[in-house]
Amino acid sequence: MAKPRSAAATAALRDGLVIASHGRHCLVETPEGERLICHPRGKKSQAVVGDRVKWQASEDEGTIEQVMERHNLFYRQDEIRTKSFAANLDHVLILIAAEPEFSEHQLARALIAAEAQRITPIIALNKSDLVQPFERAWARLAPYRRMHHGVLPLSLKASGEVDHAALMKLLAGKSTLVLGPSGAGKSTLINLLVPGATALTNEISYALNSGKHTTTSTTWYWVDAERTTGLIDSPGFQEFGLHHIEPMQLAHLMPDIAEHATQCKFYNCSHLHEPGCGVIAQVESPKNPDGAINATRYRIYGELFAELSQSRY
Ligand SMILES: Nc1nc2c(ncn2[C@@H]2O[C@H](COP(=O)(O)OP(=O)(O)OP(=O)(O)O)[C@@H](O)[C@H]2O)c(=O)[nH]1
Ligand SMILES: [Zn+2]
Repeated sequence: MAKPRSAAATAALRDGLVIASHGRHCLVETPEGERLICHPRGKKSQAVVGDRVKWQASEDEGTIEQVMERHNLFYRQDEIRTKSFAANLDHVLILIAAEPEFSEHQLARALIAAEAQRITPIIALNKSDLVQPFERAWARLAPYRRMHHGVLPLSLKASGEVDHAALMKLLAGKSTLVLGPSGAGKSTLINLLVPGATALTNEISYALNSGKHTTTSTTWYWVDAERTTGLIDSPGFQEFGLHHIEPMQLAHLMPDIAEHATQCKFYNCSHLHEPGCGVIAQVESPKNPDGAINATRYRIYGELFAELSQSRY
């Protein structure tokens, strides 16, 4: 339990932004741009990157007294644990590449998790210089190009300057979490927008781990000196548990399916077998070549529905 604070102590609370975390302690940045390590006072003040907090000085470190209300919290959850990526996001940028081949399941899961928290997802496909693999990946992304804000083609290594401009157009003034499978070019992207990011990460990780070099899980970077554009680097795209989502909620979180779920005969239609289902009627197949819903997307829906139903009991 948090101890009751006296009026004088409450007055001494200062504002901060959590820019990195390791275990239970985090690195907090003050409005003046100073950074210090803070510890949570109790379970309730456990903060994640992107949190706005009230903290109080204690010698050279600080104590987080309060986590301000979050607009959103992007997280994944499996049967055992919940893992928070970051809070108060405007965008989740999912970076995949022509090579290595991306998993559509992983992509679909990350998009659903973003949608569930009403965070705008942006998909970027890197390595357009690898012409044939890129064409194949671009074709696989057809259903995703029609959703959300489309797919942004990138060639981070070959045309950094052009990509820099295209990315900044989308990200300026916003807070964006960058996610992607290993090898897609996440480090390349972050270093393009935040020169020296790698060195900065090492510094932060060193500070947070009392002098030991281990990787910090999630890190916030400022893209501009004015500190208006935030970029958050986080690992953990591989295992994207959606345990926190109700199976019956799933269709609403997949825009291409949601669009046709309004046409179903039954209000509680699962879109798996019901007669008069507006979704099933639109699934593309040899018999229904004009169907608006991509067959792979519908298969992913069915598989996720089964997974989420099973894990509940
Ligand atoms: N052909 C090509 N290669 C690229 C491009 N962008 C990045 N790469 C290469 O792809 C590889 C992976 O890039 P990274 O930025 O290290 O990828 P990452 O996603 O951070 O990967 P991890 O460190 O494994 O998480 C590197 O060898 C890059 O040089 C691109 O636009 N085209
Ligand atoms: Zn239906």
